[in-house]
Amino acid sequence: MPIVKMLRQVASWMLRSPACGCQPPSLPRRFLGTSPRQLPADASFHSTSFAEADQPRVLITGGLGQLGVGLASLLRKQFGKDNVILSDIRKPPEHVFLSGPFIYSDILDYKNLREIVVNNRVTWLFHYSALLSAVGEANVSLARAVNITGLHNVLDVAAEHGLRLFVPSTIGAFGPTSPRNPTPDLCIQRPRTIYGVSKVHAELMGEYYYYRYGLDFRCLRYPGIISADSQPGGGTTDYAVQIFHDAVKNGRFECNLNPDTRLPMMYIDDCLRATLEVMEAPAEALSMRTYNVNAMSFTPAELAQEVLKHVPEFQITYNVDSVRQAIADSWPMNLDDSSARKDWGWKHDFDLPELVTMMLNFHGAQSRVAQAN
Ligand SMILES: NC(=O)c1ccc[n+]([C@@H]2O[C@H](COP(=O)([O-])OP(=O)(O)OC[C@H]3O[C@@H](n4cnc5c(N)ncnc54)[C@H](O)[C@@H]3O)[C@@H](O)[C@H]2O)c1
Ligand SMILES: C[C@@H](O)[C@H](N)C(=O)O
Repeated sequence: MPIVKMLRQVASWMLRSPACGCQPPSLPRRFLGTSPRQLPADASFHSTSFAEADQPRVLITGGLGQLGVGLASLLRKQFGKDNVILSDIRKPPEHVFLSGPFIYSDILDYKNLREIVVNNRVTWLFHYSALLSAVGEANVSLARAVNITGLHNVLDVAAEHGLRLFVPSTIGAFGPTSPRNPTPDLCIQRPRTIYGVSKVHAELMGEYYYYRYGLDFRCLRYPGIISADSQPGGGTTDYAVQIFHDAVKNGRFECNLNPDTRLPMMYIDDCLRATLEVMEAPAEALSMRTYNVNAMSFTPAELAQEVLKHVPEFQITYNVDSVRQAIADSWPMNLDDSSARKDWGWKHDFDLPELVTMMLNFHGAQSRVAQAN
C-alpha cells in the first residue's frame, strides 16, 4: 500500500479513537509493527500470554525506595513469594534480601532489563524507579536520564513482551496553571519541575503505547505518600513523614514548608492497595489509563494539631526551604478522584486521625523497643 494512503488511514483511525481510552486499539496490526524497537515481523507480540491464567510474574523496578518493599510484601501475599521480584541498583538490607527474590537492575540498561523479563517470564511490571521532586531539581540531568530515558526502556520492554505495566504518576504532574482545589483528571498540566515534566511525559507515552501498540498501561497519580517503616527519597511531601519520627524522638519538629501549605496525602497502605486494585481491574472497567487517587488533604499546621492530641509537649517551628515551597505552591491542594471511585471502586481507608494514630503507634513502639535494648 502506498505510504501516503497508509498514513491517511492511520490518521483517520486516530481521529476516530475515543478520548476515554476504553476501547482497545483498532489500528490494523500491519500498521502497528510489534513495538517501537522493531522485532522481526513473525515474533509473537504477546509472548507471555500463556501465563494469563496463572498468577502474574511480577518485576518491581526501583524497589528499594519508600514504596517498593511494601508493594512487594503486598503482592507476595497475593501472588506468592517467588512470583514477585524486587529490583534496584542499590544493595538491599538483609531483611529485604531474605524476604524474597531480589535482583540488580539498572533501568538505563535496556539489555539487562530485557534479560530479566525474559529469564523470569515476567508478566506484570511495576515501574517505581525515579528521582523525586526535590532531588530531581538538584540533579536535573540524572533525573532526565532516570525518569525519561529509563521510562522509554521500560515501555519498550513491556510492549515487546506483552506485559501489563504500572507506572505511578504524581500530584507533581500538575503545575501552577492547573486548577488546584480540586484538580480533575483532565486539565492543563504545565509542571515546573523536571520530575513533573517527566511524569506528564510518562502519562502521555504510556497512553500513546496503549493506543499505538496495545500496551496494557495503567497509571495512578499518587498524592504525597506517608509511611512508617520506610524513608522518603527526597520529595516535597517528605515533611509529613519526618514529623512523626521527630515528634516521638525529640517532641519537636522543624518544618521546611509554610504552616498553611495544603497538599493531598495518602497513607501507604491505601496507596499500595489502590495500585493492586487498578492492576487487577478488568480492562473494560477502565475508562481512562491515568487516574487521580485521593485520600486526605492537610497543611503542616493541621497535621501538627493532630499530633499534639497524642504528644501534648509537641512543638513545631518553621524554617522554609524556598525550592520545596515553590514546588508545593504549584501543586494541587486536593485531587478529584471521582473517576477512580466510579470506574473501579476506589475508596480510601485512612483519613488524618487514623493516619496520625497509626504513625505514632509505630514510632512509639519502635522507640520503646530501642529504649528496652
Ligand atoms: N513516595 C511518594 O510520595 C510518591 C508520590 C507520588 C509518586 N511516587 C512515585 O512512586 C514511585 C516510587 O516512589 P518512592 O517514593 O519509592 O521513590 P524513592 O525515591 O524512594 O525510590 C526510587 C528508587 O529508584 C531507584 N533508582 C534510581 N535510579 C535507578 C536506576 N537507574 N535503575 C533502577 N532503579 C533506580 C533508587 O535506588 C530508589 O531506590 C516513583 O516513581 C515516584 O515518582 C511516589
Ligand atoms: C508527591 C510525590 O511525587 C513525592 N513525594 C514528592 O514530593 O516529590
